[in-house]
Amino acid sequence: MTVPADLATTLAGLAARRPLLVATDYDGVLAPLVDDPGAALPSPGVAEALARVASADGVTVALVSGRGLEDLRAVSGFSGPYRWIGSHGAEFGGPLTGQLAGRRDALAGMLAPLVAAVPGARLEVKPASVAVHVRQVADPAAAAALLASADAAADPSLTKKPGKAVLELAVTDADKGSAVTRLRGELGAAAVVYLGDDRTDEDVFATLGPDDAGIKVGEGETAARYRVADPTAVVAVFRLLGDLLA
Ligand SMILES: O=P(O)(O)OC[C@H]1O[C@H](O[C@H]2O[C@H](CO)[C@@H](O)[C@H](O)[C@H]2O)[C@H](O)[C@@H](O)[C@@H]1O
Repeated sequence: MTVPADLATTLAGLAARRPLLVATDYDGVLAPLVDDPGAALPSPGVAEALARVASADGVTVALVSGRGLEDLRAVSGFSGPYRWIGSHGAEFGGPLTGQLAGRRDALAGMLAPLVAAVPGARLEVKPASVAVHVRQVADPAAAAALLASADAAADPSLTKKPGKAVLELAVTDADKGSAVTRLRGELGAAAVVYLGDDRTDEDVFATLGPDDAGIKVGEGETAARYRVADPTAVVAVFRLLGDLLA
């Protein structure tokens, strides 16, 4: 698997910049999408490739996920010296400690009967949001109807985050773009590399400037300047970056 030539050239230039922030989404990028969110294991070789990038002087690797932080740590099994950002940015400096639990649980209680009525649908309760998953709903019309009814049931104070076979309703207005901008500022980063595959990652791509590299993984409209096919190609990107930084 090779990295597209234009992206390889850009990464070669970025490898000389310091401080350098290399930030990445998890599901669909570091781990292939699967039916069960609890079974989304990292692609073979990606943990090693990421750790090598993070070992370079002046380089910070950040994991920026819609998952709750504890879930992200558990499912990835990663233990490198990373910055961990969960819940689409609501968990920036560490895990949330239950302060949003009341509103979130009320939301989960409201959505539970809608989800229970659709075979294959799944409700995921996260630190700052509730996600309605339809990946395993066999009937596409039933899946679309469930997502529409969850959307309609959401009051205006909630933040809607549509994703891949999922609609998430969040009790904060955090987004990945603001989180990466905050981290860039903290680090004084000269440049940012960001990889993402989903609609919530577009919030990050929209913040990137000409000296940064946004890399969309997979198909779909995007504001990212570069694109790679899938999580296997992502491993090649991190291996190349590790070589360039060595
Ligand atoms: O920001 P990410 O790290 O990409 O997390 C986004 C959501 O990922 C998970 O759901 C997605 O992946 C699942 C496992 O492959 C898949 O079954 C589901 O259809 C996808 O939407 C996770 O469950 C969510 O909490 C994350 O927000």
